[in-house]
Amino acid sequence: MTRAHAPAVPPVPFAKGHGTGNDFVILPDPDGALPLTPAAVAALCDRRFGIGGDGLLRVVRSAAHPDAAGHAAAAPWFMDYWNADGSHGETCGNGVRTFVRYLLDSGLAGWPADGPLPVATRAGVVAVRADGPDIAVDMGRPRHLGPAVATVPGHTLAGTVVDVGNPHLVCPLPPEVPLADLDLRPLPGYDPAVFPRGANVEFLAPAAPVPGADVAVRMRVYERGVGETLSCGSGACAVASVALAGAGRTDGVVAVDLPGGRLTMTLADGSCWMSGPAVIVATGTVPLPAAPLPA
Ligand SMILES: N[C@H](CCC[C@H](N)C(=O)O)C(=O)O
Repeated sequence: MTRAHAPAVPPVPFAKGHGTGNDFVILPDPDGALPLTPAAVAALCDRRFGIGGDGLLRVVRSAAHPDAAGHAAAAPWFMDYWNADGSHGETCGNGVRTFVRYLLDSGLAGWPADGPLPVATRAGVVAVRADGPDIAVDMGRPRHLGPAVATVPGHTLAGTVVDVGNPHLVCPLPPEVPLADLDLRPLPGYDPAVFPRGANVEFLAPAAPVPGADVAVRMRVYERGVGETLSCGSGACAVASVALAGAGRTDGVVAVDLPGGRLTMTLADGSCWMSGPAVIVATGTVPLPAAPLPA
């Protein structure tokens, strides 16, 4: 059976970048003119038939996008974030750092002389600043919303519902459950009544002490709309807040080791500054897929 294949849109510029191995297709589209659809995003993020990525960042002026027009005065640029499955996420911590790295490298923006660079997201405007060779984002203090349970093959694990602008379920592992042993291939189970919009599910365990950090943890994550990723910035914020609570603290510095690298969280005064690397690895042009994914 032949599948209807509409003609592809002429090639458009793209970049590929990542933050601690959480990787993104970046589409510059200042005027919001590209006909992005969930199917096109999924095709671009497909690791065999497309460029490949955990998500897609459209680089669009806030004034040119209905989801960010209200932020135009506060933040000229909107990170239009899409998960690899074509769904939207309200925010993306690694994505914001990668987005800003692209703005800087492409000359679309520079560091303001008088303070942080504001970036609009669907979860609101975040402040971004340079941190040596890295980039730091204030994701806002994660909000703990009560207990919940996650199930993965062979384990039922208690956790905490955490709002970072997007939804998280953070499960500290009991000592007898090694982080490396968790099977995160299937979507972890959780109560859909608690997470009507789905959830990013994180699992954490203690790590060896890190100089300069009050708490050090290791984590893995199953991301909503993606699957297991090497890193999740908003998830690391959620994990850091739960790890501090477990140490009887609300503020402090938390070193979070993820499979893709380390993120350093500083929670204080209602902020959660997440600091880490952001790299642009390639640029090019790509036809916007108008055809559905291959069967
Ligand atoms: N999958 C997430 C969005 C991306 C989060 C993650 N990549 C990050 O760095 O925060 C969600 O649907 O809420």
